[in-house]
This record gives sequence, C-alpha cells and structure tokens, in this order.
Amino acid sequence: MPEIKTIAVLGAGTMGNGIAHVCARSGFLVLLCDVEQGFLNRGLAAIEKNLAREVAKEKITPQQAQEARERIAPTLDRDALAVCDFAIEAATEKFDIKSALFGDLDRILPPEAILASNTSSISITKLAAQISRPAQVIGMHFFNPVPVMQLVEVIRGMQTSQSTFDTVQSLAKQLGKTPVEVNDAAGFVSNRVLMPLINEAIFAVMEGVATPEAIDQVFQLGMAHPMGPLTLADFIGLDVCLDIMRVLVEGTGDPKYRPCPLLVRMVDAGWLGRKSGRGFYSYA
Ligand SMILES: CC(=O)CC(=O)SCCNC(=O)CCNC(=O)[C@H](O)C(C)(C)COP(=O)(O)OP(=O)(O)OC[C@H]1O[C@@H](n2cnc3c(N)ncnc32)[C@H](O)[C@@H]1OP(=O)(O)O
Ligand SMILES: NC(=O)C1=CN([C@@H]2O[C@H](COP(=O)(O)OP(=O)(O)OC[C@H]3O[C@@H](n4cnc5c(N)ncnc54)[C@H](OP(=O)(O)O)[C@@H]3O)[C@@H](O)[C@H]2O)C=CC1
Repeated sequence: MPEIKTIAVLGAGTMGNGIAHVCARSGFLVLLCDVEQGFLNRGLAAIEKNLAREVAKEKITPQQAQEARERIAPTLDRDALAVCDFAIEAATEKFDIKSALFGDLDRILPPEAILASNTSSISITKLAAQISRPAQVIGMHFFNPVPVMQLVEVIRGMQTSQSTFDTVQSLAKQLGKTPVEVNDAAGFVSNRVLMPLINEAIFAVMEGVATPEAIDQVFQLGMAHPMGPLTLADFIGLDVCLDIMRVLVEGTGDPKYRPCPLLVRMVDAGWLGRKSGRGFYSYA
C-alpha cells in the first residue's frame, strides 16, 4: 500500500474545501487546486470559518487549527500536483469536466498515485476507462458538510483493484470517517434514493401542494430530518441536484428520474441555493 503524505484536492467549492479541511486536520499535506483565484479564496475562507467553529466547540485546539491551516497550500497550477501521492477530485458534477481533469491528473501525478472522485452519481467505470491507470481509480464520496458527516461511500469501478479499495478504506478511517462499500450504479445508494426525494419535494412546490416552509416542516417534525428537503437542496446546490437527476435519468433510462421543471428553471435563473444567495430561500 503506497504511503500517502500529500493529497491533491481538485475543486475548492462546497465539497472541496471540506475535504481539504478534513485531510489537513488529519495530518496530511494538501494542495487545494481550483480554476479561479476567487474560488480558492472562498474555499480557504470556508475552511477558516469551519476550523474556528471547531475550536469554539473545543473539538480541536487553536494549535491544531493553526497546524491544519498551515498544511493546506492553494494553487491554480495543476502541474504543481506532481508532488501528490493521492488525488480527490471534487469539481463540477459534469462528466466532461471530470473526464478532462482525470486525464490531466493521470499525466501529472506519480504512476502509483490513486485518483479518487467525490462524484455524487457519475460512473467510476466510465471515468476510469479514459486513463492509463484504471485500477487506481475509485469513488470516494463524502457528504455535506464534510467536517461533520460520518459517511464516505466507497465505489469500485469495474477496473478498481483490491489494493486501491483497501487503501481508500484505510484512508477514510484515518480521516475519521466510516467507509461503506457500494456498487457503481447511477447515483450509488445515497443519491439514487435521496435525490428523487428532493425532486419530488420540488414537484410538490411546483404543483402547489404546500409551501417550501411547510414541506420542510413536514420532514423535520414528521421524520426528524435535521433539514427539510428544500433547505437541503439549497445546501447541496440546486445545480448539483439537477446534474445528479440528469445522471440518474440518463444512466437508468427511467423517466421517473426526470428533473422537476421548476428545478430546471431555478438553475437557469442562477438560483443555486446557499452558494448563490438564493434558492428556495434567500440567504443574506
Ligand atoms: C449531494 C451528495 O452527493 C451527498 C450529500 O452530501 S447529501 C447531503 C447530506 N447532508 C445532510 O443531509 C445534512 C443535513 N443537515 C444536518 O445534518 C445539519 O443541519 C447540519 C449538520 C448541517 C447543521 O446542524 P445543526 O444542528 O442545524 O446546526 P449546528 O448545531 O450549528 O451544527 C451541528 C454541527 O455541525 C457543524 N456545522 C454546521 N454547519 C456546518 C457547515 N456548513 N460546515 C461545517 N460544519 C458545520 C457545527 O459546528 C456542529 O458541530 P458539532 O456537532 O461538532 O457541534
Ligand atoms: N454539494 C454537495 O452537497 C455534494 C456534492 N458532491 C459532489 O462533489 C463535487 C463538487 O460539488 P460541489 O463542491 O457542490 O460543487 P461546487 O460548484 O460548489 O464546486 C465545484 C468547484 O470545482 C471547480 N472546478 C470546475 N472545474 C474545475 C477544474 N477543471 N479543476 C479544478 N476545479 C474545477 C469549480 O470552479 P467553477 O465554478 O469556476 O467551475 C468550483 O469551484 C461534484 O461532483 C458533486 O456532485 C458530493 C457530495 C455532496
């Protein structure tokens, strides 16, 4: 099993910054790579805020927060990732973006490095088929917010080797997470079940069954969900929810996964939820 010291995290967005935070907090050096300085700055600010939150809650000491902060190096230069032993891709949920990124990572990282994707739904087998090291490609699916949620869905592609799987299981545990093995089907387990729930809640809004607030209250009071489905959709990102529904309907060929037209319209309008300041709710 190759020793992992330095981890490349691709994408400093909602998930990438949380993955970088957890890796650095667990003692790994992290190169956090994005395509725009603005996104890197926003990701670093989120890490700062979340480390401070953990210090305030006495989950970590100020010294540990400082050490974690110092382990994270932001970069726009993908070639700088040549020093990394492992990569976790957390870029936009579009196959073409991920596939191009995996091609770059395959070219740049050392031959023995594992390339993991934090994809919510996209086929690991398809991503792996594009590059020269398919046995070292795997799904390592974290949950939002990454510093808090315990689960990592570990998804084998057809070509993923046992050694790669064992390394990722071990790394997930070193990060303080619980890995659960699921198979490479559209949406895996989590989003195969969760996203249709969120999509149906959006249909209920569109058809006037109830207001977003009422629908969320039903799930919080009736099912003890910490967030109702529409608040959760805003938290995930409506663009991500739509991308996942599209992967489900294309991957399964089953029209039951068609995205709700209201979701499409909101994403077209740029109403992406928390990250854009407006979704089903407004965020100052
Ligand atoms: C789309 C995909 O592919 C996969 C997915 O991620 S699906 C989405 C999965 N995630 C969920 O379902 C989240 C559901 N929501 C929740 O669990 C909770 O609302 C929440 C944890 C986000 C916030 O919890 P809360 O009780 O409302 O707020 P709060 O008490 O302030 O926070 C609880 C804890 O989370 C932390 N927290 C809250 N929001 C956070 C954030 N955005 N980032 C990091 N930490 C956060 C707090 O520090 C606190 O930590 P401790 O438990 O260690 O004290
Ligand atoms: N949001 C969630 O709750 C969860 C999402 N995921 C998955 O994680 C991944 C990221 O999602 P999320 O963090 O929400 O998305 P965000 O849109 O918040 O962040 C994606 C980031 O990746 C950047 N990016 C795009 N292309 C590249 C590239 N080629 N190289 C480096 N960075 C790039 C984006 O920049 P730009 O905007 O300029 O393109 C953006 O900063 C997706 O696969 C998603 O399905 C998994 C679990 C939960």
